[in-house]
Amino acid sequence: MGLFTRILELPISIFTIILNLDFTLIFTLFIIYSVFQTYFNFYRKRHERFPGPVPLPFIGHLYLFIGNFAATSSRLNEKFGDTYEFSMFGYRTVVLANPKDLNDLFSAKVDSPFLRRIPPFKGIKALGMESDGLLFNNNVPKWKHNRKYFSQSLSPPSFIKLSAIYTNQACEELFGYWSNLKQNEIVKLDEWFRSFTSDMMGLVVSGVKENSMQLTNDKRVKANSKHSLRVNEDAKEKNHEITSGEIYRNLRSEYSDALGFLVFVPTFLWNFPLIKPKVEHYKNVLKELGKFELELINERKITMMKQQPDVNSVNSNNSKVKADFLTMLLTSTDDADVIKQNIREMFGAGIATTTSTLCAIVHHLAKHPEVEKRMVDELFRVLGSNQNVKVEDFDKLKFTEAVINETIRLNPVVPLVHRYSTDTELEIAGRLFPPNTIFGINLAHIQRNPKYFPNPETFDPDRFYTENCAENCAENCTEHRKDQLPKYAFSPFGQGMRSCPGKNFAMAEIKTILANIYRKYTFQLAYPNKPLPWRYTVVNEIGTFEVFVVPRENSGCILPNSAA
Ligand code: HEM
Repeated sequence: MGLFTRILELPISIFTIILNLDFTLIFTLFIIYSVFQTYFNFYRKRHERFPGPVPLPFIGHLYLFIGNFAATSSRLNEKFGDTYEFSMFGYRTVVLANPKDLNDLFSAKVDSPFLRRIPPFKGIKALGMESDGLLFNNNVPKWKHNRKYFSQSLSPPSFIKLSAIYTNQACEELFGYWSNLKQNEIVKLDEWFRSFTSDMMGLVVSGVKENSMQLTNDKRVKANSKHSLRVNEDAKEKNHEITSGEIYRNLRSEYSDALGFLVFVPTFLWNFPLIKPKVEHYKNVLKELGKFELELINERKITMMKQQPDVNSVNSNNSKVKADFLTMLLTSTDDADVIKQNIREMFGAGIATTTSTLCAIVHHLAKHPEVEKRMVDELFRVLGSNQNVKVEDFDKLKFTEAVINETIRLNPVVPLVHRYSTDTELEIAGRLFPPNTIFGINLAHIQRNPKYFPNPETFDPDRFYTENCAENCAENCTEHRKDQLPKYAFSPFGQGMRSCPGKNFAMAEIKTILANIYRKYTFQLAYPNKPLPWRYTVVNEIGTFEVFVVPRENSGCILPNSAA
């Protein structure tokens, strides 16, 4: 099957690269391929021991794009039922959408056969991710080792406190820039939130100041300035000395591009004329990034040797070593490879997910002012007008939490999660599967299933809000729906051993940002009829999201000068 599948996948792969995710085209290709479905029935014969629905034809490298598109719009599981099949990179891939079938896949047992996510594709090997870090690590003992350090480093109270402080500080910086927004200026909120999270993660992970917000602001000022002033801005840009934080950010951003490129472009194309230079470039990026990270680790080791880290120190101006993620990792291991990959993944997994979720929340709240009012009332009630958000406040912001949950129900940034096993005779959903089958779990579809979420397309945070419920409230109380949900019906962070280790951190961070921002500002959609610009990639990511940033009246705080 290998060569034949590869040949069939080739034109689609090339189209994907050239047209860079043109979804109309991808969908058309998908339909054309579906026409060939009968022709490819031979595939089923090859798996007679494992009968199942006729697999969809060889979508190959496009699977993730189409899969995510389908998952988000819930179409394929609607059409094909709770289970349908693909071939992905030549691997049999089954997509499931019934929570009842997920017990084994989402098992929390340390010896579960489903501790791997996807097979060791060559692109992942080239990035050194197949036996390092977490996301794509297939070496189970090494993954367990890394995961322990990753989770341990995120949990100490001093780290959580420090993250809240850095998030509050980043909000202050953001408000400084926003105080100069012009009235009726259209603001690309996705860019602001991306640079905000990047700066904030830079500090939280390794104390490196990245200046992303500063650069976003410079770009905005330049775009808004008259021609004569733009010359000054150009000169300023030319003379700007690039900081190490900026170099680090650029390398990381190229690393994410490398991830997309090397994983999705089949290895046999890597030596083709137009592709080879790009592959070489990305390999170089990997080397440079590794060097940078090693320097960062060594510098910190030296500082820690001179000065014992004060893991209780949360004062970011304090001269002692900060309790950031790097310090936390170094206090538990000195394996540089483990540390390097863990900090890479903290950035890789933490920026796009949070940015996209924040934009989706703003979108829903702008469309539902009554919900926004309830959330803002709660923020003022719990926090007052000026108070910074503290760790102790997180649990009190129940309605805000319900708003976040309802948003990630409707717009999960990871709509499909995967499990893969090399074991034989796997029984899932009452059927036997061969080893090396990939199982996709269609979270997006499950989370829009009317069986579990009545009127699933409606944005209704009350599904997750239990605060007003009396202790013995009626059985049909809509506010206890979350507790009544079947196991795994709501899993935006995945479940089991391989679920998201950043869940608590992400929730705390998003709450802190919402609490700071919504007490000072409200947002109006620049184009209210436009749907949320959701880009369908490995994870769903927000595209250009334009809004008006409106200072909130009666916020009790000093309002920014909107006319400046
Ligand atoms: C709204 C924010 C986020 C969402 C919705 C989200 C969701 C997810 C999901 C669905 C998975 C796959 C889980 C599975 O396969 O069962 C995952 C994995 C992961 N996430 Fe998150 N995530 C978010 C933020 C973060 C943050 C902030 C971090 C870092 C602190 C992070 C780090 C990771 C890592 C390292 C993995 C791989 C875990 C492993 O393979 O062992 N995530 N995330």
